[in-house]
Amino acid sequence: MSDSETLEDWGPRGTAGVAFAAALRFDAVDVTLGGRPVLRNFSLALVPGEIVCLLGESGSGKSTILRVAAGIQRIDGGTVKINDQIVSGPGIHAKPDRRGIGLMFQDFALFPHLTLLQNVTFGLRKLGRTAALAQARQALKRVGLDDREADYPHRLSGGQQQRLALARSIAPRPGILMLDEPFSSLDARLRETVRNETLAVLHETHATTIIVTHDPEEAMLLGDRIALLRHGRLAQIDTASEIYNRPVDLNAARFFSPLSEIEARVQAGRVETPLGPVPAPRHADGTAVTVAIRPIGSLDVATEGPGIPGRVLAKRDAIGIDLCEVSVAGLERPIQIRRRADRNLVVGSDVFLTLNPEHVLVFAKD
Ligand SMILES: Nc1ncnc2c1ncn2[C@@H]1O[C@H](COP(=O)(O)OP(=O)(O)OP(=O)(O)O)[C@@H](O)[C@H]1O
Repeated sequence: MSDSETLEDWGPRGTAGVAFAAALRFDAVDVTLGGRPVLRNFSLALVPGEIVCLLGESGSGKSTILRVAAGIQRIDGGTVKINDQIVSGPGIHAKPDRRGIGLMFQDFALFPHLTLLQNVTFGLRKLGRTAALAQARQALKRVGLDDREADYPHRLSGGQQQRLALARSIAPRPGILMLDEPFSSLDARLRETVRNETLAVLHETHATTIIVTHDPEEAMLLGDRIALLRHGRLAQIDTASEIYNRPVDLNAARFFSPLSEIEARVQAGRVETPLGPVPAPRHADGTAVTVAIRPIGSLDVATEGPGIPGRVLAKRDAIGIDLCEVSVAGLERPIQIRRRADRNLVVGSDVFLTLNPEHVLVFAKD
C-alpha cells in the first residue's frame, strides 16, 4: 500500500465535531512503579482548548502522565482534576470511561478484526446506533476515509492508519485528548502533512490536548506551551520561544539544539572566552559557568577580518546550509556552526568569527 500522502487525502477543513473543552489539572502527583518513583510532585494545569506538548528523555514519565489523566494508571499522591471535579486523589479513582478523555496511542491500537467504521463506532456505543453512525462517519469524512468505511485497518497505509486512529479518538468529541507520539511511526516525508492536518483537526475540535513527543521541533510547532519533563518532574513549562530563548538550565538548552560548551568563570559581570567577552549580569563574580553556544545565530563567520581567527576543519552541505566545524585557539573542541551556504568557505580555509552575545546562553555550574 502506498504511503504517499497529500493534503487532498484529508477531508474538508472545519468539519471535525466540536467538543466542550475541559480544564485539566495535575497537582503534586506522585506515581511509584516497581518500587521506583516515576512521577514526583508533578503539577501541570491546562486551560480549556490548550495544546501542551510533553517533551522529555525516554523514561522521564511522559506516557505515565497520559495514563494517569486517562485513569489507566492509579496515583500514589496528589490529585488530578477535570474541570472542578477530582478524578484521581485520596480514595478517589474515576473509571476511564467516566473521564471524557480521548486517547491515541503510538502504535494506533486499531482493532484488526473490525472495519474502519466499526473501529470508530466502538467508542460511541453509549450514543445509540443512529447517532453513533452519524458521528463516526463525520469523523471518517474529516480525515478523508469515508469511502473506506467497510475496509479493514491492515489494508491501510501507515498514514491512513494514523488518520483512522485520529478519527477514532475525536469521534466521541472528548473534551480532552491525549496523543502519545502520534507521528513517530510515520516516515519523514509524510510527517509534515499529517502533523499540520492533525493540528488543524485539533483546533477544530477545541479539545484540550496533551501530545507526547520526543522531537523538540515537533513540540515547538504543535504546542501552545511545551512542558519539559525530567525524571518524573516538571523541569520547565513555557511557550516555544520562551523555552528556546530562556531554557531553565543547561540540560533544557541541550534538548533544543546541539551546543558548543565553554567552561569559564564570571569576572566583573562578564565571561572572557576565546571567542570574546560574554555578558553575565545575573551571575556573581567568581561563579563557575558554562557558556553555551548554539550552532545557529551565535556566531557570524567571514572570510576576512576583523574577528577571532579560526580554521574550517570540516564542512557538510545540507541543501543550502553549511554545517561547519571551526577550530579556534584556546578552545578544546571545534565549534559547530550552521549557516547559509557559502562556496568560499572550504575545509582548511581561515575564517574570522564574531560572537553575537545576545544569542549566547550562560548557566551557573551545579
Ligand atoms: N508497570 C511498570 N512497572 C515498573 N516500571 C514501569 C512500569 N511502567 C513504566 N515504568 C517505568 O517508568 C518510567 C517512565 O515510563 P514512561 O513510559 O512514562 O516514560 P516515557 O517518558 O513515556 O518513555 P518513552 O519516551 O520511552 O516512551 C520508565 O523508567 C519505565 O521503565
